[in-house]
Amino acid sequence: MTNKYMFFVANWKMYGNLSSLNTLDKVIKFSKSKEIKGGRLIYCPPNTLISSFSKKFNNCQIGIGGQNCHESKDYGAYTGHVNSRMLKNVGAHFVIIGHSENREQGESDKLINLKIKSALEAKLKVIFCIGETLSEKRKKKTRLILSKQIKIGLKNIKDKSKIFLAYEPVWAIGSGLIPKAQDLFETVEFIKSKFKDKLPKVLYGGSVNPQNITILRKINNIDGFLIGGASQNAKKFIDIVKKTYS
Ligand SMILES: O=C(CO)COP(=O)(O)O
Repeated sequence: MTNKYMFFVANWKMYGNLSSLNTLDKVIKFSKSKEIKGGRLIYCPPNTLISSFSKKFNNCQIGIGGQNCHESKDYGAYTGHVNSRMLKNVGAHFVIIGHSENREQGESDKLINLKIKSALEAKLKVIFCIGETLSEKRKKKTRLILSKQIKIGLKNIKDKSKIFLAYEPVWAIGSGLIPKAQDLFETVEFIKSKFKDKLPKVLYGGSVNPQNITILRKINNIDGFLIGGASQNAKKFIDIVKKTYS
């Protein structure tokens, strides 16, 4: 049994609408109970819901984040985009940057670096996603890819204390697959070894669910989970937290 302080980040991706707010009552109740132990919950809904989530979570310890942001810290003529200041303004304290679903749309390590810098300037905490594809894994390039993503993504960022790493192997996202426990432990060690001064928090993401959490929770260098599909279901999300601590 652990009482470790762990982060449980719900990434709702492009799901949810105003009626989803009702599903949060259970989670709010849970967040105020003793059952939450050392768990810290953070919701990253689509931008359209950040403000409503923020109001709903007014009286509880649940954090809120965006799922991406534009790299410009200034306002500007960027149709369809939202910057980190705007996220902060509607109640976000976190932002996910570098998710593979955005990297697949052409987001480069360099662009991710600019986004992280602008988010830190806006005083948001960053959940910085890294991870290899299946073909990179097969070619045994995982470490090479992670090193490159970390090196370029965090270039010229001195204070990394507000950055969480989220290791999300692309092949594990939405596939029902998770890495072998030993491999995952070693990869998380490898990621932490890239940081000299203070070790970052490293979350794992990719098909986390109430079943496989009983395996994942035993990997003791992981500091939390970034949860997609299962996080949209309040019962499953709560179950994941409870089982982490059981
Ligand atoms: O991409 C993810 C979280 O950012 C993981 O998604 P799933 O949990 O649906 O595999």
